Amino acid sequence: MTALSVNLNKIAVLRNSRGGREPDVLQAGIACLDAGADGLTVHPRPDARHIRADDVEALGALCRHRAVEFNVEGNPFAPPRPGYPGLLALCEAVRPAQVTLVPDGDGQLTSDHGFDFARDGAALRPLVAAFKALGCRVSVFVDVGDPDVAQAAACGADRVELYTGPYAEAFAAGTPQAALAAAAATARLAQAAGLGVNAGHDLNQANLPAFLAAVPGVLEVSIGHALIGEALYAGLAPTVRAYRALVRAAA
Ligand SMILES: CC(=O)[C@@H](O)[C@H](O)COP(=O)(O)O
Ligand SMILES: NCC(=O)COP(=O)(O)O
Repeated sequence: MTALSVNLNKIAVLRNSRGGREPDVLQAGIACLDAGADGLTVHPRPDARHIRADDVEALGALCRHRAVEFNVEGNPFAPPRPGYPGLLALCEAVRPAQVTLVPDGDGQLTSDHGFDFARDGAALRPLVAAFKALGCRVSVFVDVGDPDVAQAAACGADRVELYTGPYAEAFAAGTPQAALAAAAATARLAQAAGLGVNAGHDLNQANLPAFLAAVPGVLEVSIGHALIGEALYAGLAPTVRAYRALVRAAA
């Protein structure tokens, strides 16, 4: 069965847009777990644009208390800076069940590519070992179609996460077949090398079923951007009704 990990980055985007605590990332995490999510994901970025170090600590404690997986994503090569201690230091403090290594540059709007093993493999190997020494399962973000995906195993990783952005785009354009076949082939290559397979980025309620039907043995999907947007749509009507009732009751 595929596990669902809910990515809470977008709750923190809203919170940070006003300062203060609302919407509360921890409360959102509790709601997701109460609703049956198998775990929580965050991707603290060095510019602290959404999830901050204190969120990682609070959510880590929640996941430990609830005995569910906490997945922390980030670039292991990004140096510490004020407000961001670096991915390894964060994980040393929080000890998430899983860390997902993602090769994002500083100014990136969002994640948009996997590792280049020919370039980064040698540097990744000791870092993967350092995260594993903390007790974290290590997953590595990879491009669908990467012929070198098995190199993740040589780096010591336990899993890969297939970057599903291009699949989501192809699905939206009505032409998902090639992307699905490529994702299935990459998953098989990884699995043949002994790696578990996760997937994520721009998955949503429309494109997820076809992906899981076509790609064998996906252990986990992490979903945030679309899920939070869909939650807004699903929650707007009852929330407006509740406010309307308050307004009417006061009249
Ligand atoms: C690693 C990955 O796929 C990303 O989806 C990421 O977690 C999203 O980050 P942002 O929420 O900052 O776009
Ligand atoms: N690893 C992918 C993730 O956590 C969520 O990506 P998205 O759904 O926000 O695009």
